[in-house]
Amino acid sequence: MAAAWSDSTTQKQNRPSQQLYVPQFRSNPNNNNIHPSPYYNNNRTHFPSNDSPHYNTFNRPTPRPTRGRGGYGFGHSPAPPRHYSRPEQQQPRYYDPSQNRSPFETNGEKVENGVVANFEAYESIPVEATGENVPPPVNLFAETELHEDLKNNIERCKYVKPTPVQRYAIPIAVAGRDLMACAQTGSGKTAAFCFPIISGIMKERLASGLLPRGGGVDSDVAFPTALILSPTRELSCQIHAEACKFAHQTGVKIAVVYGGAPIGQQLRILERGVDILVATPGRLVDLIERERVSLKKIKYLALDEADRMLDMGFEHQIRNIVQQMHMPPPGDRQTLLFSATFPDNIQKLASDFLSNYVFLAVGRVGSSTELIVQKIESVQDMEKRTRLVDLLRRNVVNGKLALTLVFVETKKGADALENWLCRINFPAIAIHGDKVQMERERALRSFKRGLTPIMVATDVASRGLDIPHVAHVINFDLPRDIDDYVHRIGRTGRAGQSGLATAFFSTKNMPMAKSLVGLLQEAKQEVPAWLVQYSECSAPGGRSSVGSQRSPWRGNYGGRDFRNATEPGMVENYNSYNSNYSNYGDNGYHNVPEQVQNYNYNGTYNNGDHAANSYTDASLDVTNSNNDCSFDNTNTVVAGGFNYTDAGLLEGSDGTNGPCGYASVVPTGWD
Ligand SMILES: Nc1ncnc2c1ncn2[C@@H]1O[C@H](COP(=O)(O)OP(=O)(O)OP(=O)(O)O)[C@@H](O)[C@H]1O
Repeated sequence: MAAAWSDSTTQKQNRPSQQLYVPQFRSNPNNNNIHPSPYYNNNRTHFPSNDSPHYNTFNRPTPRPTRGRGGYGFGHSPAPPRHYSRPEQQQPRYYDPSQNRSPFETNGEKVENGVVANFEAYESIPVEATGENVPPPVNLFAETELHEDLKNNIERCKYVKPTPVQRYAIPIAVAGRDLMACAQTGSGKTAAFCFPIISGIMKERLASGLLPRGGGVDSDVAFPTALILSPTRELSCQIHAEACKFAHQTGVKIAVVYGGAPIGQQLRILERGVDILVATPGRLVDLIERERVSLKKIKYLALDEADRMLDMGFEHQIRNIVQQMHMPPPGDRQTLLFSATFPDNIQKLASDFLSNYVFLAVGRVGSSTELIVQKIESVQDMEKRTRLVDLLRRNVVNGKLALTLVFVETKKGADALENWLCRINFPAIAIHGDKVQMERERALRSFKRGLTPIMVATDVASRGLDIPHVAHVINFDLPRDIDDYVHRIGRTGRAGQSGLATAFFSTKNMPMAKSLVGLLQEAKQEVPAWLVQYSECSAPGGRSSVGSQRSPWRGNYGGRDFRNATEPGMVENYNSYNSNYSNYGDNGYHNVPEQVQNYNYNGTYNNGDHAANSYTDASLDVTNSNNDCSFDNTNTVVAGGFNYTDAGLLEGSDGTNGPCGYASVVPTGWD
């Protein structure tokens, strides 16, 4: 007989506990809110000291001549010897229902490693819920009208209390209302949209007298009742795993489809029927075009990372899916939009998809959690690597390295940094949109398990990923968008745990200075005096959920429903946001030619991850194949007034051309 979840959890708790590492920044004995740490086996590696013969920043290794697709074992030249085990032999962590395991067997790390979600930390955050007749919040899951079987599963997940976003969002969604919800990273948004959908499907089935065995399918076409869209493959897999856990033994069938994975396998799963389809947009469009999925019976639509899904890279495709592919219109379906950031212009766009919706903001829209200690270091570009090593060395205690996520701007940069770190014996692995899906998953798995405790990533890993124990996020290259910064640092300090985020700030990040200062002040972080000085003399930049100028925002409180923009005191901000945004349309660098020159000089800044950004400077090298077009689901870059399509990316990573010649089905970093 299969063990009950609670049993398996108990067994895991009885295992000998692992030695915990306390990062230096959290080693205050009075701090009860400490990250348990990643575990790096001292027997398997050593970390270089300054004296180490391996460590010489002036003697850089030649990067491996792969274009990112090779990864370990596939490159044209042998990878340098590594002193740590590789992830090849590891089992997938994602819950795969076909393997018929208890979900807790794959998602038990939180309990196993002693992490207890500490959502009390979010209790004091002010909440704003606006709209007509907003249903009141609940304090306990028991008070919700969720289906009883689902409540049992919630208990098995050891979710004792709803998080603030869940307290408000669940009653609103259960009442059938459309919702646009904004809450800080790591605060439990996934469950907030999954619970009402799963419960709704269970209740409808009960009411219609159908067997609790779900899955709409008719002559090879799947008719899901719910569609959950997310921007990346990894995030879709994660949402799928979570949803499967919540829907365990309820009869609700959940499937995930995403680019870069063999479509045949996904088709076979769809043939068995599906109630909730989790998808990335590109693969979904492909399946709809092949007439293997129909959206005619959709009753629930959820967009996770909704602002990303509706920004310049995805909007066209999402509109196509939601408005042109037979999905019932707003009012006939329920729409739930969630993110930690929600710029006003995106709220406006999103309102097209909603009907009489409630706007919910837990904390201010786009704010970062105070649980993350944020440090900004002034660096010259040339010294970034040395400074990185200093930070990494500080993350090592008793030979164990804390899980560290290092964000860089480009795919080429990610490969180069991974390669270099490995050469100096820091166990690193890169993840970016040029890697084939298998490599991406392997990298993530290896990182999650602490086998490779440093992951070098582009923005492909910046949103939504819930990786337990990430102790330190390092912005080796700062993003150009403050909202991206918020999401990146949000990979640590999750579920009420503390975390550390360090950013390297060089002169080319000047446009971010103002937004950063505002964000740091709001999150009660130390603000370096030099950064304040920069912010005072820098041009506004760094698009954000409240506009590019963070400093004058409205204190520590206030989500912002753009519909209320005519409120006294809000008009000014709102207008100023719009004008700043139009600057951002030119990537915010329109007025700072020296920034552009810098990028050209360094040869590292191309179209970056924001492939759909409009660059007024046509001299930027948008054809450079090293760019991570991660955000560009259509692979179309607008540069210097003409459209550029990266033909090299039109081929699927499995070697097949996208069906029907649709660029939109091409797997990219975000799909
Ligand atoms: N009520 C709860 N009790 C305990 N743990 C919870 C609860 N709700 C969610 N969690 C856990 O909190 C963690 C963060 O949740 P989740 O990934 O949904 O955050 P998020 O708000 O979607 O973050 P992001 O903005 O980065 O996408 C997960 O590990 C999840 O299992």
